[in-house]
Amino acid sequence: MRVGCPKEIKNHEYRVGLTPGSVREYVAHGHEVLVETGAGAGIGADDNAYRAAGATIAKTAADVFAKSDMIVKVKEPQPNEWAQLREGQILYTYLHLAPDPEQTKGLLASGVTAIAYETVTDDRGGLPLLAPMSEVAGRLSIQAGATALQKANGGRGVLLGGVPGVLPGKVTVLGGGVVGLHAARMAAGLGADVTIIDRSIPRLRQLDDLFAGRVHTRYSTVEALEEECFSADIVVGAVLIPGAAAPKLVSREMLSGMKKGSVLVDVAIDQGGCFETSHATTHAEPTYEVDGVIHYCVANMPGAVPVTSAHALNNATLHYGLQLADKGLKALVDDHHLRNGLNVHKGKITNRAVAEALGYELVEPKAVLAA
Ligand SMILES: NC(=O)C1=CN([C@@H]2O[C@H](COP(=O)(O)OP(=O)(O)OC[C@H]3O[C@@H](n4cnc5c(N)ncnc54)[C@H](O)[C@@H]3O)[C@@H](O)[C@H]2O)C=CC1
Ligand SMILES: CC(=O)C(=O)O
Ligand SMILES: [Mg+2]
Repeated sequence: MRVGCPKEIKNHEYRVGLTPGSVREYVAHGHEVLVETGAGAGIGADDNAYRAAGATIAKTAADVFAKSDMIVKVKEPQPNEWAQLREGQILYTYLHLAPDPEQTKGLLASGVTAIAYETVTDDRGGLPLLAPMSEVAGRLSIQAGATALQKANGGRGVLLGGVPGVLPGKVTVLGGGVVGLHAARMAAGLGADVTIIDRSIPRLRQLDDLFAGRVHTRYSTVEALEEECFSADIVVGAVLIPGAAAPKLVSREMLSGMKKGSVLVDVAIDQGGCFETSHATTHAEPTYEVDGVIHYCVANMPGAVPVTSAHALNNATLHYGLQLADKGLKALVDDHHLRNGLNVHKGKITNRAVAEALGYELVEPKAVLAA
């Protein structure tokens, strides 16, 4: 198969779908790899590094889209990218379709077979291709929140760790999954007073064990949300219902109860966000203010640390990428975890949460692959 990797074009997105190390693996499996010139510049991998790994360098993205059987990317395709996709081609990347009706229409119209990293599953109930970027975004959320909390950046001017004789800042984390765990670790490491809220009691038990009293846990009720958000300096939004639009846990009305200059970091923004007042921002202009509360809502946070992120992402995506290259659609038939990643195929929606969120008919992946 010919596998193509275009340069990412989203605002300040420096990750790349295939590192030179991954290219070597595809080539070793007998595949041709076509990489757009400059695709790896953000991680310090120049065209020669890709040539040395066995890739052919394409002069334009159009060349990559036109000539490849499978496109491996990082971010959801942008409008001029989805216009270049076609039936019979596989797209392997993050999609986040539930909050994005326009992209969904574009992918359906193209006829492409689109596999979303974020809905591929594993035997332990996890999302193995989302997890590494959730680790990065969770850790980054505290750096971003702490920076926004500084007075010159519009924040209330609190140092998260405090100092001897002065209390630390307070961080509330909504959702104790992968993002939440890593946010809590960073916040606790800086000396902040940290509380994680989740609706899964087994998960709260695990977190309580793990942090051994260093982090507080609370079951998710409106009362708990209000108390923990009203007293927080930073609230990290990290809830997820896989594939679906994020539940809005913090309403506009609740903002009036929050401290002026406190910071909301809505990591869940790629699924639409869990604060009513969130809208996606970019690394170029990451924050805005509503009712005195600073909002940070960057939908591609890991793009800010591409050297770490691209390698972590490739570690996770390589296995299934090779299966797809080796077997084509049969890889989806053979493995139900990879099949859970199938969101769109030949103009049909094949993911239940996406179909429900956007009002499309669901066509079961097994049925559509057999057709
Ligand atoms: N903005 C960005 O750059 C990035 C965003 N993300 C996003 O971050 C979000 C979280 O991802 P993960 O931590 O990997 O998900 P996860 O599935 O590991 O954790 C989600 C947690 O939310 C909890 N939850 C769900 N509904 C809840 C509710 N109503 N109240 C309290 N807790 C609730 C679940 O029990 C679970 O523990 C996702 O939307 C993901 O796409 C991930 C990476 C990068
Ligand atoms: C998960 C995701 O959307 C990202 O890493 O940008
Ligand atoms: Mg995202």
